Amino acid sequence: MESRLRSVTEHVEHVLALVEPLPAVASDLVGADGAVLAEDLYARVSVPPFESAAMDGYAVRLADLPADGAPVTLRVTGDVAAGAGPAAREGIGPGEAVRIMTGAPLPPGADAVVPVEHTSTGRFVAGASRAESAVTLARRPRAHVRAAGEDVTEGELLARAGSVVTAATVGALVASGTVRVPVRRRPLVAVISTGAELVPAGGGLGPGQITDSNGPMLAAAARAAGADVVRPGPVPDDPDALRAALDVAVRASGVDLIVTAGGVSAGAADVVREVLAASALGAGGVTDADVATVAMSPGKPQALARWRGAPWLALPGNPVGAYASFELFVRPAIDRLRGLGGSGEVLLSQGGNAEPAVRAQRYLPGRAYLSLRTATAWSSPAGRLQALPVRVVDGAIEPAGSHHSLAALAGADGLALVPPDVEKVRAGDVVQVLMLR
Ligand SMILES: Nc1nc2c(c(=O)[nH]1)N[C@H]1C(S)=C(S)[C@@H](COP(=O)(O)OP(=O)(O)OC[C@H]3O[C@@H](n4cnc5c(N)ncnc54)[C@H](O)[C@@H]3O)O[C@H]1N2
Ligand code: MOO
Repeated sequence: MESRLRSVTEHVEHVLALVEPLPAVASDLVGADGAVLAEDLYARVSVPPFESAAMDGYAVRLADLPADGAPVTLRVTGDVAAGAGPAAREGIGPGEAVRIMTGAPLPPGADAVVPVEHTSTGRFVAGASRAESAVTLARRPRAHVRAAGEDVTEGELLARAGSVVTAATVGALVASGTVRVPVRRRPLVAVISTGAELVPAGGGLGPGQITDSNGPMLAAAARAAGADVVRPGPVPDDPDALRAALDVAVRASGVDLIVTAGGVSAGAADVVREVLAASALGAGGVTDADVATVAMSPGKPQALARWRGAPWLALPGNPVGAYASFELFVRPAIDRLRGLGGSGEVLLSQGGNAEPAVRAQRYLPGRAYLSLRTATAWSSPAGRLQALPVRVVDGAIEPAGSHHSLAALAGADGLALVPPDVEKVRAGDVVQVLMLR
């Protein structure tokens, strides 16, 4: 008889309790995109630092322009390009105008810019210097002047601790004077496949052998989630070989997280179970071993532990189960190591069996969860959260194939997450979908 199943939410809680955010390191902001900030960051200086022209045209004194919009002819006394220093900013007096380019500092005395296309000049010729000595123009509804600090104000909060440095964050922070940023170190994850039947990719297959697809698949998933990866393995169903691979991961590579796939269920050769069980007898480097039957499908057999202190998530070997386990358990662990409040929080807020299938749309670091309508009906195992590969067709979802099919997963746009208390998904129901692309 099967004992009580652990809910997915509860297992995520155990996973999150196993890992801590990595220490912060100082990094050059240029090139820090993708990293997670360890502190709130504020603008050091205002952008623009000075009052400037928002249009190519003429800097003028509003007092010189009739309020009724009648045209007036002004003397053109100078030329201010973007980047102009103080010498080019003598200022303008009554009846004067200065040719000015977008982004150039407004000359003292000027308080408006009239775009060139609304003046007698009509247009400026690129590369040509000032030809006109007078210009006729009229008051415009807008002043086209950017105030100092209009874009970014000194002291303004630009990015929060726990957020990913994006291209836009880099832009705002660089513009406002930041050079180095405190970010979390990128996690290093070991991915170890187990199974006597496994041959590394590209190797010839003998009778009963298959290619290790979980190793490369989970490594790719870990990299996409923001980690670096080492792969000591695959290892055969031999506890000493697994222990040796775990030692390579922890002692030689110093990994922050170990992920194994396979060997975790009830088979006679299930090597992960064997290593975890030996620890109960006081042998080896395992602590905090926690073998669980989780209420999900696929991906029911799971285990957590530490190997010489390093957190270890043991996933089942079935490839779709391994992948679903990655999204539901490994990604939250990597997010936490990276310092993100992350995908785990959604699952925690899912609240177990009582939650309805309909959920608000939300976006999370790395993955979007969408509530989508189903185009077809399917069944889901009682008492288990179903993670079913689905395609999105015309805004509605349909199964991409069997829940155990790697081909279905490869063609899927997302994993539909059907709550444990739903046994029949009907056409037209709304289901939460973890989007994969
Ligand atoms: N008596 C029971 N048998 C099984 C149970 C159970 O509760 N009682 N659970 C089943 C479920 S559900 C799953 S999932 C699997 C998980 O078993 P393991 O984690 O021990 O995985 P393996 O036995 O090592 O492999 C399962 C399956 O996946 C293939 N596999 C394994 N690793 C890879 C890899 N790296 N690349 C590609 N394919 C891999 C393997 O060949 C097997 O076909 O246990 C059920 N059994
Ligand atoms: O938990 Mo398993 O992945 O259903 O076959």
